[in-house]
Amino acid sequence: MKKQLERKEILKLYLWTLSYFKPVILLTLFYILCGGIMIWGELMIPRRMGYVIDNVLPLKEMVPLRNQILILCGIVVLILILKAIFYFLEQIIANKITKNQQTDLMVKLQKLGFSYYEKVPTGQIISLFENAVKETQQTYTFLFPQFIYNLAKFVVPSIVLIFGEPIFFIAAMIGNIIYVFVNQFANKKIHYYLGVETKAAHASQQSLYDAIVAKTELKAMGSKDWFIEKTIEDFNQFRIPRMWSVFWRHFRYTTVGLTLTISIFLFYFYGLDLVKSGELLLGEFIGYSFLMGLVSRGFSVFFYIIPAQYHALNYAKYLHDFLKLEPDVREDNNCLKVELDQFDIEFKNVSFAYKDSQPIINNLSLIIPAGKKTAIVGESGSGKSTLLKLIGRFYDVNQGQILMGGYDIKKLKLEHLRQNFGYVFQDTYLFNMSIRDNIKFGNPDASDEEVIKASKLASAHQFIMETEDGYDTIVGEGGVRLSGGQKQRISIARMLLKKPPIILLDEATSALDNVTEAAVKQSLEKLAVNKTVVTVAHRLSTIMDYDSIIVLKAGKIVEEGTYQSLMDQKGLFYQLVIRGVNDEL
Ligand SMILES: Nc1ncnc2c1ncn2[C@@H]1O[C@H](COP(=O)(O)OP(=O)(O)OP(=O)(O)O)[C@@H](O)[C@H]1O
Repeated sequence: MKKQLERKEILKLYLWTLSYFKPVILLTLFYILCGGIMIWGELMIPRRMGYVIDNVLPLKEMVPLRNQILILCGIVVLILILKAIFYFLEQIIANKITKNQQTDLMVKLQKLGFSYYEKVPTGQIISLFENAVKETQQTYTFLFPQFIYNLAKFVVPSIVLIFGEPIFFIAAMIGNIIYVFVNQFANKKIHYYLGVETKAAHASQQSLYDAIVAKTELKAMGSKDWFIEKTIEDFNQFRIPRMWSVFWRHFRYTTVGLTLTISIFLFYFYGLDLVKSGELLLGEFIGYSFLMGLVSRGFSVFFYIIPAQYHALNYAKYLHDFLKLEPDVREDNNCLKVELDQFDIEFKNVSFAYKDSQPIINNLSLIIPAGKKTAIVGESGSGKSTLLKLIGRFYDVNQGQILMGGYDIKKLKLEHLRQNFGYVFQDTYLFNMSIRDNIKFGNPDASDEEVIKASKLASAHQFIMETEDGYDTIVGEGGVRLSGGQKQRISIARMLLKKPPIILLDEATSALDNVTEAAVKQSLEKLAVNKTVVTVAHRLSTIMDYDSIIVLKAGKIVEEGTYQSLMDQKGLFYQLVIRGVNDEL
């Protein structure tokens, strides 16, 4: 039962893998045509040679012999030209398919919600793009074309042998059948070790990723040696099964030679007897010997191609499963294609919990008016950042509704919804590109002048000009060459360049010193006129002039008002302010 199910899965996966040929079907058909003519040519050569030996040579005349040699040379040249076209087409098809597959993966990667990245380690995602695509690619560059090519190269001469001299076919098949048994045994071993190898490859890749990403922690904690040992152990887990899978593949390869010898021996034993008794002409015998070679070798090639295909399918499964993942946050099929012109935000009895966790937001109702500045404050873990993420639909609410400009955000096209936001997070990721490109990411059409203007407003221009190449300075992976405060200012410039009607700031200035923070705040204030601003703030002195302050506790609003009114209440907000002042002292 289990085996049956596995087979079904293999077939399904194989068909899925082959479905990538669809967009390049015309090229593929041309490719198959070239292959077909090549095989026809390869089969013509032995037949023609047999004809020359039996019918032309005995004439002892130069002209017919020369004509035959010219025909043979013509066939060989045709095969060579077709071979060049064949391999060129193979590369074009494979490249196009790989490009399509990588595009599908990238699109899916973008569509998947935060919850996917929280669940799946980054190393595993990188491995998917690296290993899984590369190994699956083998199907297009080599395995499938070779399978079809060799199938034709086996079936056509087999038919000629069966109808011409069936005993020769039986001789070829005896060697092949012995090979099947030996191969089956070797294959079981290979499948087993390949399965272990695939899993171990992912684990070792993850270890390598951890070693690179956590380099600071490893050095700081003095656990470098422990980690090296662990990583080497992970790599060994990969190496040993790989060694065994290679051994069994070589073992199988050796048995090809052995079984081929058995078939050839039987062929000569019986064939030479036929020639001696005059039942077979020498030329025919030589022609058959070519076909024998094709039937014997052609057959064994499958036993190389099939396990290699199985190996590639192991990886294709990762791609298939990944591409079939459903994002948590999905666009409604009948979503409204409206461009918003009202930017008030309303939470209506919203409840939310991260997967497998306690409720974080509890039946919360709130109106954030358009064009006003609203701050969200509360103790650590009270759900402030979560609230911002819900506004941007990074997660979907479990209960209730979030409305924007009167529309349920679930009903809006994601692109239309998110184009209205400018986010600045506490942790900013910068791409390993120039500072200019990192800022332009907010609005790729912006001019250099606009980039500089946004940088000046974000108090970033001065430090950018002090870097080695100014706006062309490459910031390193994640922006490692910049300080936390510098990264934050670039992120603010990026957001300012986008000129969104809604600005969401999640402790956006937490890494700045007081003077820079005041300058950035001033710029933001100038720009934020008539914009909806929602700020998660820890430094409560920065939100004194806000229109409204929401105080959260365990995902519920416990206080709401202006800075002064909340201070007068002497409730939780008041305590937070006093605690904050004490902490700063
Ligand atoms: N992706 C996640 N998966 C599971 N739980 C999460 C996730 N993100 C946050 N949480 C949990 O949700 C709760 C609220 O987190 P959130 O980041 O919204 O709080 P916060 O008020 O912004 O905290 P802080 O002030 O410390 O930034 C916390 O208990 C946190 O552990």
